[in-house]
Amino acid sequence: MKALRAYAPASIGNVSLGFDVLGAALAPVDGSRLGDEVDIESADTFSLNTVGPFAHKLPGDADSNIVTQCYHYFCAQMEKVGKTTTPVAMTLSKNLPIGSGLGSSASSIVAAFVALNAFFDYPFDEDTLLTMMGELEGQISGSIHYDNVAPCYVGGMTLMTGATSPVTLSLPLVKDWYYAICYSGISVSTAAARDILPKQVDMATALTFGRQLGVFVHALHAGENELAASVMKDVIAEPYRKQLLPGFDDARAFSEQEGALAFGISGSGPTVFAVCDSEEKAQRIVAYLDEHYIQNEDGFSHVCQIPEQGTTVGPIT
Ligand SMILES: Nc1ncnc2c1ncn2[C@@H]1O[C@H](COP(=O)(O)OP(=O)(O)OP(=O)(O)O)[C@@H](O)[C@H]1O
Ligand SMILES: N[C@@H](CCO)C(=O)O
Repeated sequence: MKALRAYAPASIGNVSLGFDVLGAALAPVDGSRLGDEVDIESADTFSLNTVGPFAHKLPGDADSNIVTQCYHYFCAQMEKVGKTTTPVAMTLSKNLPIGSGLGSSASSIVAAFVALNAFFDYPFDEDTLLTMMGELEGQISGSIHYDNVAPCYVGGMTLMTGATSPVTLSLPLVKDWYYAICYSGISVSTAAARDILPKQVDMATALTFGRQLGVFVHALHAGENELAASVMKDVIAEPYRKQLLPGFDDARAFSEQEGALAFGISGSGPTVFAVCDSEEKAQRIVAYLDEHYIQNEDGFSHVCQIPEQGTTVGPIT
């Protein structure tokens, strides 16, 4: 009997300078996995089982789980293109904390769609699947944004186009950048963290946002890493969201003092990240964040790099 497992990595939404349009996948340098997994196999009726360290924080009923909603949405899209589906049993290993800023719902959504697409012999191409992923992410967070689902699915650092094809572009990676990431342990709802943002931005902010993004993309393509890091500043969300994050200003001050190239909120927080040009600097910042930024026993930190590969799927061995 066919049984498959999909693994979908955590991700940084926004990467400070690209609100809703820039994202990056994450892989701990110690080789550990940081992301949700979805197993799928044939069954007589649909079922979803949830396991893993954060399963107890999920909604109690399987119908409210985004993975169940992905299954129903996938079946409806299959029907639209004249293809049939069969019932499946799915198991979600919920390894990412909910409301963490690590793209937790995106990780479940991407793993679910990649598992379903592989199980039913790849009926949908990358852009179609990404559009479906964005739709489901929008249902959960109140607005469609691809900056978690895209890097989670395709890997690397991705820039959203606003078009249906291609949905996303991959940017060059800086091989010697290390990301010190720390989840504080508290939960911040993405929808709530979007609600506190102003609905309009002023002209000066719009010009800074556009200039930073243009310079960043140029600098990555030109291999001018210092220039790229110099514009990693959030003028859209951080000024409003940092009040939700105890210890944020101190964490930034320490990271800058240790020589971090940039520091910011991952997605809608509370996870923060510091970009460093050596693994040693990132380890020193992680040690500080472990002691001072983590608020409770759910918190954790890692030194990560951005992996070229996103979600993987294969037989369960
Ligand atoms: N498999 C799932 N994974 C995560 N959240 C889920 C899942 N299924 C249902 N939910 C619900 O979706 C909502 C997700 O909220 P939100 O978008 O704030 O979190 P998130 O995606 O975990 O955040 P982040 O992107 O910051 O990690 C929560 O209400 C949660 O209970
Ligand atoms: N771009 C989204 C990411 C949420 O994880 C936001 O900042 O609201």
